[in-house]
Parts: sequence; structure tokens; C-alpha cells
Amino acid sequence: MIKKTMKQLAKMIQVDHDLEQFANIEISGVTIDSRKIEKGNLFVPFKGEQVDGHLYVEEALEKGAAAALWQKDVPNPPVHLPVIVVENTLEALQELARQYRSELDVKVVGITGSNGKTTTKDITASLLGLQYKVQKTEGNFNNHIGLPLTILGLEEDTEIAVLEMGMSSVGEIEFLTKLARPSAVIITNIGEAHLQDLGSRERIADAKLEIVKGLMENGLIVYHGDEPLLFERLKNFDGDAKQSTFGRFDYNTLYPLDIRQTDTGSHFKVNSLPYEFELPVLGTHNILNALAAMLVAHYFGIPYEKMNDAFSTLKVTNMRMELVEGGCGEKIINDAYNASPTSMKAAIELVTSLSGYEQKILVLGDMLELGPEETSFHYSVGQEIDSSHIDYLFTYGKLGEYIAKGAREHFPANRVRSFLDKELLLQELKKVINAQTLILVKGSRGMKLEEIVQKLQKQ
Ligand SMILES: CC(=O)N[C@H]1[C@@H](OP(=O)(O)OP(=O)(O)OC[C@H]2O[C@@H](n3ccc(=O)[nH]c3=O)[C@H](O)[C@@H]2O)O[C@H](CO)[C@@H](O)[C@@H]1O[C@H](C)C(=O)N[C@@H](C)C(=O)N[C@H](CCC(=O)N[C@@H](CCC[C@@H](N)C(=O)O)C(=O)O)C(=O)O
Ligand SMILES: Nc1ncnc2c1ncn2[C@@H]1O[C@H](COP(=O)(O)OP(=O)(O)OP(=O)(O)O)[C@@H](O)[C@H]1O
Ligand SMILES: C[C@@H](N)C(=O)N[C@H](C)C(=O)O
Repeated sequence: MIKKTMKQLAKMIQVDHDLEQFANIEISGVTIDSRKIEKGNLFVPFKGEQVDGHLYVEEALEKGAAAALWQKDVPNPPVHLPVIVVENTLEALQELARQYRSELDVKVVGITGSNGKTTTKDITASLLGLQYKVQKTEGNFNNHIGLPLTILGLEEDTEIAVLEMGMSSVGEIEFLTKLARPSAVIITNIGEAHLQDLGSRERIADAKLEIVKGLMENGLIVYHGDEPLLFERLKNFDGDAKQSTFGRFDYNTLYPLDIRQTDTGSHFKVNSLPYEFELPVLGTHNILNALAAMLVAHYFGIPYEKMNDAFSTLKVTNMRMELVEGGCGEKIINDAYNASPTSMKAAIELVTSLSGYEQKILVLGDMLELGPEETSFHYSVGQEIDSSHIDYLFTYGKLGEYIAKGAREHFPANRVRSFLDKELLLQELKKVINAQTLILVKGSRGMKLEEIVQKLQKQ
């Protein structure tokens, strides 16, 4: 993490005022939450939706913060304390991250895409960790606040930083990539996430491709080669970057062969390689995420024959195709972190393909932020559920009712239930599950369907 004196900090963020007796105070690390202060931190207050973080500056310093920033338009800066007054605390945080990044020797891998950023980040970091000192985005800290905080948390001897770059509107990825300056980038896919803000998949593709604007010279672009919106935009790319693709079809640099899905994860081979890979993550879509990560790892010199060593200890961030056991011995795939039509269909495809269960149940919640076509998106998810492999569909939420409507076109009526109350859904669900049941739980973050998983685990 960043370690500087206040004098050095002031210079990095181009603030010119007399720090007096505080000039040589040393800070280590940065936090934006006084409840998470670690000794020596720089505390950066933000005016939030609930409160103004400036209320907590003195508390932060009492708790062990070494210094704090203070936004100029907030009255009564505690000038008797080690505080640097700035125009805008968020912009100061971002500039500090930009300057700190430029001092480091670290190579950056930037990862964006509609789905799979966090999972691919975890896999990429695991593979690179075979040979390098690696740090990565923690959790989902992937935006204009989270990415700068991640950069400020980098150690000076970190060799590769794997950074997730999220967005929900045009220009956000460009900002992040020009701050992080990656040597390699991954674009996982173009789905429907944040369609409400972008308006079309074409504009989503344009927004994701902003990531190449910050790419270092002779960098690497890895992208989903089966996605025409990416292929068409990159085939005439006039930069000096190398391009590699991954996907299901044989025109890609890497594509999977002999895929097998079991409770322990995904087993697959890859074209041109004589090995079988054992990925402890469910779903063909996660195999594709792994292929993207493998291409980047190979670019940094990790031998393909060593990659299973990383996969064997891989732990991906929770609530992404996380297989757990419920109180009745049933197996539950907790895929409740978020959902869009592409990720919902990918998860359903996985459940449909798994064998060894007497019955399979889908518990599906609303998919949010899809824009004016949201009801037809939900309806088509329901239409595509295979009633010869799925025994029950339980939906949760108003939009979930459209999934049910689409399913009722070909499901027996008593096998499709819609709910607006989680407790009622749980009561009815418990009536049909047993130790030979597999349940998929998936919905947007706002639906908090992990609460259903937690209740099933406690029963
Ligand atoms: C600025 C901030 O920290 N916001 C977080 C805060 O939100 P809120 O405005 O309600 O803050 P408060 O009003 O409660 O407090 C104001 C500040 O005061 C601090 N404070 C408060 C109390 C106290 O006792 N001491 C204090 O110091 C406090 O820390 C505030 O700084 O709280 C919310 C709930 O916890 C947080 O969710 C909110 O975090 C915002 C969203 C944020 O961006 N945090 C980043 C660190 C981050 O990366 N978060 C990720 C999620 C990022 C994300 O959603 N990414 C999108 C893609 C990008 C979309 C982009 N357009 C965008 O705008 O996000 C995605 O789809 O993945 C994470 O948390 O996982
Ligand atoms: N390549 C993929 N194609 C389709 N769905 C995917 C893919 N990778 C992951 N998913 C699904 O998307 C969901 C989110 O996964 P993950 O958190 O890795 O994506 P993300 O892009 O980081 O999400 P966010 O945009 O919220 O940060 C998971 O439920 C997972 O099942
Ligand atoms: C939480 C955010 N990353 C996200 O994915 N939002 C969509 C709407 C979801 O939760 O599905």
C-alpha cells in the first residue's frame, strides 16, 4: 500500500499549502470509511447519500488515521489537525492513485465485460500467482472509487495487478483504463447488464472497448471471439496490440473440447494442448472465463502444463455458481450475486446438463436494469427452460412472474409457482425438496436471493 509523507502527498495531488508541523507525518494506506481505519491510514471523506464523511475526520484521526483530506467547500476544516484541504476529495483520491500507479513497476491486467469480470479476475490472479507477486481487486471494487482504492493498496514490490473495471455508462471504462494503464486486457462478453443505461448491446460493446484506450504499447487484447460486436470492432483495430480470442468455436485462439460438468466443477481439454484441465467452478461460461485467463497467463509466461496447479487451489468470489448443501441434504447452486438474461441462461444450461439428481428446481428472481424490454427478456428466459430436465420453477419478484408466464407455455401448471414473499416461497419449496434435489438460486443483486440459500442451509 501507498506509504508517503504528507508533504509528498500534497505534491502528488498538486496541492500547494503550508503543512507546517505536519509535513513529515507518514501515512500508509488509504481508506474512505472511518469504521475501517487502520493505523497510519490517510482518511478520505466523501459526501454520501446518507451522511457527509467529513463528520468522521476527527474520529478517524482519533482511531489511528495519520492524516485526512478535507473538501474545500465543507466549512470549518480542523486546521489544528493533519488535514490537507483539496478542491474535491474524490478527484484527489483518483489523482493520488494515478500518480502512485505511475511510480510503480507493476504490470496491470484490466478485465471488463458484461458478465464474468470478478470470476475471470480471480482465475487470472490465481494463474499469475504461480510465478509472480500478484494483487487483485478485492470483492467487486471495480468503479471510479473502487479501482483507485485498489491501486493505492498495491505494494511497491507487487509485480502484476489484476484489476476489474466496471461500468454502467459511456466513458467510465475509459477513465479507469487511462488511470490503470494495463499491459493486457480481457473483455469477457457483451451481455445485457446495464442495458437500461446504455440502450443497446452495440453501445455496451463500444463502452467495454474503451478499455483498449489505456492499453500500454505492444499490449495484449483478449476477447470473446464468438461475439460479433467485438470481432467486428477489433478486426480493423489499428493499434500495435496483439489480439487473442477465446470462445466455443474453432476459429478462436483457444476453444474447449470434451467438456464434462460434475459436482466438483468443470473438466475440459483445449485445442492444441495435450492436457485435461480441472476447474473447480461450475458452468461452461466459467470455462470460457478460464480460457481468457489462460491466454493472459500464457502471455506473461505461465506454461499451460502448470495451470492445473493454480486451478486446484482456486477460490472464486462467493455467490458465483457456489455449490453448497442445504439442511435436507439437497445441493444448492448459489448464483445469487446478480443476473442478466445471458448469465441466467448460462446458469440454467449448467443445471440442465448436470446428472445424478432425482429432481432439479430453479428459484429465479427479477433481472434488473434491463430497460424497456425487461418483460420480454424475462418471458424468453422462461420459454427456454427445458421442462424435460427441470422439475419445478419458483420465481420471486414482479418481473419473475414473466419468467413463469414463459415457462407455463410448456410446463405443467403445478410445476411453476410465482411469489412476491420469500417466506412463502421457502415454505412451498421445502415441501418438495429432498436429499436428491438440486436447486439453482439466481437473481439480481437487489433481490438478495442469498437469503433463501441461507434459510435452506439453516433448516
Ligand atoms: C462513496 C462511498 O463509499 N459510497 C458507499 C456508501 O454509500 P453512501 O453514499 O450511502 O455513503 P454514506 O452516505 O453512508 O457515507 C458517506 C461517506 O462517509 C463514510 N462514512 C460513513 C459512516 C461512518 O461512520 N464513517 C464513514 O467514514 C462512508 O464510507 C462514505 O464514504 O455506502 C454504501 C453502502 O455500504 C456503498 O455501497 C457505497 O459504495 C459505492 C457504491 C462505491 O462505489 N463504492 C466503491 C468502493 C466500490 O467499488 N463499490 C463496489 C461496487 C461498485 C459497483 O457497483 N460497480 C458496478 C459497475 C460500476 C458502476 C458505476 N457506474 C458506479 O457508479 O458504481 C457494477 O455493476 O459492478 C462494491 O461495494 O462492491
Ligand atoms: N462468461 C459468462 N457468461 C455468462 N454469465 C457469466 C459469465 N461469467 C460469469 N457469469 C455469471 O455472471 C454472474 C456474475 O459473475 P461475476 O461476478 O464474475 O461477473 P461480473 O462481471 O464481475 O459482475 P459485475 O458486473 O456485477 O461485477 C455470475 O452469476 C455468473 O454465473
Ligand atoms: C450489482 C451490480 N454489479 C449488478 O450486477 N447490477 C445488476 C442490475 C444485477 O444486480 O443483476
